[in-house]
Amino acid sequence: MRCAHAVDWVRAAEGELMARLPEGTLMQRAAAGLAACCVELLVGGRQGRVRGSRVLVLVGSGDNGGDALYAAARLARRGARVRAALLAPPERTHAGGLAALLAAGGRTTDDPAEAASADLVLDGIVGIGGRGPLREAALPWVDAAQAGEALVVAVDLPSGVDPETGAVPGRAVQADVTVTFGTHKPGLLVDPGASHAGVVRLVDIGLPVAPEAGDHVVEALQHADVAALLPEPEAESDKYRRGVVGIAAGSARYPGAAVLAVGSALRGGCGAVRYVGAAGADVVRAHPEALVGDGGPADAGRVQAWVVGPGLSQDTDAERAVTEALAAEVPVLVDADGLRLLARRGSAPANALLTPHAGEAVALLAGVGVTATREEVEGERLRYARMLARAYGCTVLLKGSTTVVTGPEGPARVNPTGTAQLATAGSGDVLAGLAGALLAAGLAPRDAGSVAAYLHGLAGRISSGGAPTCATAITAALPEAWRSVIAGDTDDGIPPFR
Ligand SMILES: NC(=O)C1=CN([C@@H]2O[C@H](COP(=O)(O)OP(=O)(O)OC[C@H]3O[C@@H](n4cnc5c(N)ncnc54)[C@H](OP(=O)(O)O)[C@@H]3O)[C@@H](O)[C@H]2O)[C@@H](O)CC1
Ligand SMILES: Nc1ncnc2c1ncn2[C@@H]1O[C@H](COP(=O)(O)OP(=O)(O)O)[C@@H](O)[C@H]1O
Ligand SMILES: [K+]
Repeated sequence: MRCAHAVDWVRAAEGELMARLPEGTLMQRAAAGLAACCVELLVGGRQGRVRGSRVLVLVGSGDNGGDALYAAARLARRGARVRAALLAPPERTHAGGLAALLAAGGRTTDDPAEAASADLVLDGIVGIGGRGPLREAALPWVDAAQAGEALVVAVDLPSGVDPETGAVPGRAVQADVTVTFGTHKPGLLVDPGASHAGVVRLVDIGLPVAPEAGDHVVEALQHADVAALLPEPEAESDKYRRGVVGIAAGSARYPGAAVLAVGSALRGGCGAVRYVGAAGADVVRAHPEALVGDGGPADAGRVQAWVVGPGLSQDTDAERAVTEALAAEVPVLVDADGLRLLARRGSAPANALLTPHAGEAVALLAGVGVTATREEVEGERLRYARMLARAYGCTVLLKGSTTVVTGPEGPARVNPTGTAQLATAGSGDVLAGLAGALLAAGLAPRDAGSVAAYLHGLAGRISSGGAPTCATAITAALPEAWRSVIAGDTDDGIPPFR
């Protein structure tokens, strides 16, 4: 599991550690890790070596600039041609770092063309002390760097990305690699910030960051975590013991949503799928193994979890389905039209899992008296997902480029496997059916939501392989995604990012 900690925690933990270590130790650890990563990138890059490579360092007013300068000094000592652009006045530039760079043969520069011709640009403009977008002085340098061929390496965080939220309020550095220190920062794991970070590398500087300590605010599951949560049939399992999921979805107008949700639920690890709604004939035709009933959730047999909402429309039958599913006293996943109906109530049972996209989140927020736009929700996903979880008193899975799953308390989970190829009609119905099956199999709402998002993202990648995919193909790829998780396919358990 990858964890991210809040900035205040990082500063406090660093403070405690620094009090026990000789002065400057942490910064030297950070700089050494950063330099090692740059060496690797330069050796693997177009020059094939460090000696003679052109490195430009963008240096802001704080310790982030200090890290960058000390790392650059290490590169200069190995023969790189290093130039430093000092963006803050001399009295606010890290003196020790600058002295080290100059002593190692580096020079300062005022010419942004240096950024355009560099092999590697280090962004040491601002780190966890950063607020707001890039400032004026940085823009010509960042523009030149991004237009050139250089690999852009962000120090701790891409400058312009909010460390706590991942919000990008204006211009920000677009990094190829981010080398972060001690722990991940929330803004590196959540879009839009995550999209600016490129590949994230973590340098251990000795902070006490074990997940078991529970000090983190954001976590991202990896293969091993998901494998440990997946339901598995036992010797004495039968279809009822494995859990039955009820699906109240689809309408005369949108029968496909029912077919898709049932299809993914059948691949979601529970024992049986019961369907109620107007699309029974289509569901049976597509999935003969589904148990199809007339009437609403109250008339269906026993289930261990409900999924209500995909393609349901908002008529009186739909309203009845939502009311009955919410009254069933089993975990209930509410999606799509179900969410619009739920917004009128302004609350949900504690064991509910709400799965809005940003537009539906806006409607849910309105239901509890909060006005926000879609863009605002997408700009600060952690904040709005948490706000919804608290207001409705249940677990919320906010869909989008970074899917966030959170309850009212505890760390938020962010999904690392997403791909924009998932943005295709019906893909949300697939997610709903899958998460519902996992709920019925006994996973808690937070686990069901985050495991479903993880598998859904992997299945999106597998079915796409770079080409457009569709909801049916994503469903078909779910078993392969599941197998890849239990096989621990990737070396360190992290699927490749974007
Ligand atoms: N503590 C430790 O032990 C360790 C810390 N480490 C490193 O230190 C980093 C944190 O350093 P830090 O606290 O000095 O803050 P930092 O991010 O450099 O910002 C400095 C100043 O920039 C300014 N500023 C704000 N926003 C801005 C913007 N958008 N654009 C431009 N400028 C902006 C603002 O000052 P202002 O100009 O607003 O007065 C702010 O005070 C951390 O990320 C890690 O790299 C590692 O070495 C490990 C050990
Ligand atoms: N840009 C994106 N990057 C990653 N995943 C995305 C992106 N856009 C949408 N998705 C995912 O695709 C799915 C779309 O769901 P939804 O909006 O409910 O679509 P539909 O209603 O058509 O089924 C969600 O799982 C969402 O997280
Ligand atoms: K930075």
